[in-house]
Amino acid sequence: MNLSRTLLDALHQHGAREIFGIPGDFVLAFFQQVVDAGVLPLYTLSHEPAVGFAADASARYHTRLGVAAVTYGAGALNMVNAVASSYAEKVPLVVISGAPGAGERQSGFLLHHQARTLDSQLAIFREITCDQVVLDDAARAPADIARVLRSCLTHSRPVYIELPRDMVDAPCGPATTCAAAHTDPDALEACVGEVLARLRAARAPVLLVGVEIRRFGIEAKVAQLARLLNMPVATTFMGSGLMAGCDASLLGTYLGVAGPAAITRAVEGSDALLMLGVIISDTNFGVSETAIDMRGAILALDGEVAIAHHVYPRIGIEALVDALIVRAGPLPAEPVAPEPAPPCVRGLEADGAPIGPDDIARAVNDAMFEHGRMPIAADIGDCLFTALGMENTALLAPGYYATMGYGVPAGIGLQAGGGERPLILVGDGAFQMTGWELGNCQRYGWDPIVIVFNNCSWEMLRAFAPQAAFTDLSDWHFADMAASLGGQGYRVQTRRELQQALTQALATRGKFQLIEAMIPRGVQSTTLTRFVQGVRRLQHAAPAK
Ligand SMILES: Cc1ncc(Cc2csc(CCOP(=O)(O)OP(=O)(O)O)c2C)c(N)n1
Ligand SMILES: [Mg+2]
Repeated sequence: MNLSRTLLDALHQHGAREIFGIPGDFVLAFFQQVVDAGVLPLYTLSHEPAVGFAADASARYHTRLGVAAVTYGAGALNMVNAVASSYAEKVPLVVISGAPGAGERQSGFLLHHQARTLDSQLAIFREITCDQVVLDDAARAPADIARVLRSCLTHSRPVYIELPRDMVDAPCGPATTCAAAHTDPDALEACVGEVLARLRAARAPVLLVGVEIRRFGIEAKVAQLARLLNMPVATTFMGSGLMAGCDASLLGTYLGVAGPAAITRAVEGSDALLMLGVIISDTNFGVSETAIDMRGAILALDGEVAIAHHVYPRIGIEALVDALIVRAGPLPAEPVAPEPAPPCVRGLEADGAPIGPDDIARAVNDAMFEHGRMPIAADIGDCLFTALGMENTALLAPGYYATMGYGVPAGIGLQAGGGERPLILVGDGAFQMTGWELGNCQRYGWDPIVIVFNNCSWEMLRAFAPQAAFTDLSDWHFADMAASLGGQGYRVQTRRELQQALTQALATRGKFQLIEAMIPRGVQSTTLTRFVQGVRRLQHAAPAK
């Protein structure tokens, strides 16, 4: 048994099921160990940001560890933005970076790929991971690996493992595991008692759910709790797509002034808002019509439960939900049951009219109604706002950290990890960043359907700065390039052509399908328009500094 095998066995024991990566000389020997061991399949991509996004997406979708393996310096530092996104969005991503061996560290040379010092990379990754280890001692390695992987799962945040290349084949003991943190039963009992008392005394209790209920695999349990309490449920912007397929009275996605008024009234008017796994971010609450009354709010996040102005520490969200389920019963309050969110609009007018983002939502909803739901990976741009008008299905998107470049690698990561065929939504600007990763599909047989919102513009920025001519982009004719990348391309100008291309793409398996939807510059989705109006309104309403 060597250290690489110990690490691979530990990754598998903790739930990882694949590795995404790009090799370099500092990690070549480890990549060979991965291939020889056959414990986890290795998928190589073309640019390290995509490696991080793909591993992130597999972790989100499959609710398990995602693994990204890269070389030291140029590789790992190329992936910083993707790892920062995983940190912000609470994704259990394991970063494995090759590194110089002990001998070369003493060589007296500045080593290639070195930034300031040989430890600069570790220092940088300390800022965007919740735990770190340098595997330079084989005797400690099994315990160190177990500690770091346990941290990754407990906190649902990235961790950093630096693997010096002279340690890859070092004799090493078998992988071990660390026990999960213990929850104090008395503290849990007290916390549950207070939560239920507040919900029972409330006039309008509402359940708002966020990303942690996915990260800890408790969506079905939360749906069960909502039924037991007879509470209406809304998702946050980041949590859109959560509880898809669960049996719960889902109001829809809370978007403040940018979303359906009934949901906004229910969430902002609640005197007992139970927030499970909700990140208190500007994208989730930045467009609130009225400030949410936090004195009545209950927030379970990051391993603690905050109630009004006091906190119960070390109470994991799953332990809380399990204990609530045991003691929950129908609440006395008549749940505020606003009219449910408007159903996702279907019925595309398949005519000769030009295409707008809302037409793409209709076309997708029609397709999902006919062919069944598909998981969606969305990039940042109007495509994400458009996705909010689509069927409630699994939606992967960095809605809070909001980095571009996520969509295509995320769809690849979702399918590589064993997911169904994904639908990828991406703008032309974001496609210019990482869309070329589609060229890797042919090697592995991945066949996502990709809709490129080609408005020849950084339109989301134009929405906030209409006079900014620098948001103009040229027309790259992406569909023409699909075949050379191993896929099939369709360039569509009208709603009829869009529907025909989507029908054809759905019927074609075995290679990626790229639908380049030409959207007139300046035409935005209803949701983005409302979001921008809401932000502007709130900015004007905000008291002058
Ligand atoms: C890595 C990174 N760099 C810049 C930016 C800033 C930005 C946010 S939205 C946007 C324009 C997106 O254009 P695209 O054509 O993809 O989509 P659409 O708006 O529908 O036309 C930019 C440049 C972000 N978020 N991430
Ligand atoms: Mg664009």
